[in-house]
Amino acid sequence: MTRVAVNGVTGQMGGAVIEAATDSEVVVGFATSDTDGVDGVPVVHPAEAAAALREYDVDVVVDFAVPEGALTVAEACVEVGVSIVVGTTGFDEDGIGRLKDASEEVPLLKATNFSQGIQVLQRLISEAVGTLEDYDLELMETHHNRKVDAPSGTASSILDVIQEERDVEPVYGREGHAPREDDEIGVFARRAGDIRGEHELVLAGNDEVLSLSHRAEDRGVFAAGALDAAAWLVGRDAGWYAFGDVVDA
Ligand SMILES: NC(=O)c1ccc[n+]([C@@H]2O[C@H](COP(=O)([O-])OP(=O)(O)OC[C@H]3O[C@@H](n4cnc5c(N)ncnc54)[C@H](O)[C@@H]3O)[C@@H](O)[C@H]2O)c1
Ligand SMILES: O=C(O)C1=N[C@H](C(=O)O)CCC1
Repeated sequence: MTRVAVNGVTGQMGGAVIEAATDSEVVVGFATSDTDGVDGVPVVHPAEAAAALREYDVDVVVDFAVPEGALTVAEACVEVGVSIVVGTTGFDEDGIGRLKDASEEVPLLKATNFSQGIQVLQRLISEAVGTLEDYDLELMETHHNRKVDAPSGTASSILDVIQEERDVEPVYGREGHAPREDDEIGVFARRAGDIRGEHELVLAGNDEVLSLSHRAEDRGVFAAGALDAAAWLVGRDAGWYAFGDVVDA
């Protein structure tokens, strides 16, 4: 059974991973919270992650924390030689670079969204944007009112997919006198309630509108995908991997 450490274990996603871990065993968690355990899982401060990875004989870390916390634990994974699945979003370019450096030493799989539906949505978006070349594009994401980064990592990944097909200039909201330029894509982030995650791309032109959307109904979908990725990653060569590699396996 795969031995898993969860980074961000006291958070919303940490709890979802613990709940979803039926074919894996969560043996330890990392968090800055002032607690020594959650749901029977011992909690260790990230500064002590390397020692804990050794003590609990961890095979792989599943990370859903904050960027700086993910980087701290990734460095511990490099020190000990442990694989890591990175689900945290909101990294800056420097942070991505540090993760790339870690992936030269250990297997690292990063995904902004571990739902299979978003993987398919991104492939549909690539086809639609490549085909409907002159249609206006507008992107909206909606998440719970505790989300601290915007737009969502998923929305940023969708923008990356679109940029592969068309050179677009993101406009993050509009106000005042704001006529739409042809190469724009409006990007809007809504925060409300406990909405788990909704993404919609609108393609409008030629007297028609195409809407491609996805809605996550439970954090368990992300937790299950991350655990599948973790089991798939263990034992592979050091490198940078994507969730699409798991979905297509
Ligand atoms: N990739 C995906 O499929 C996916 C899905 C859901 C959420 N997320 C991302 O996961 C992250 C966490 O989301 P959440 O809703 O669980 O947030 P949360 O705020 O509920 O939990 C964050 C956790 O990180 C911990 N933490 C804070 N600082 C830390 C540090 N320095 N080191 C280690 N842990 C630290 C907190 O104690 C808490 O346990 C966010 O970046 C979110 O965007 C990704
Ligand atoms: O709940 C969150 O926070 C989520 N974050 C990821 C993102 O930023 O895209 C995935 C969806 C849920």
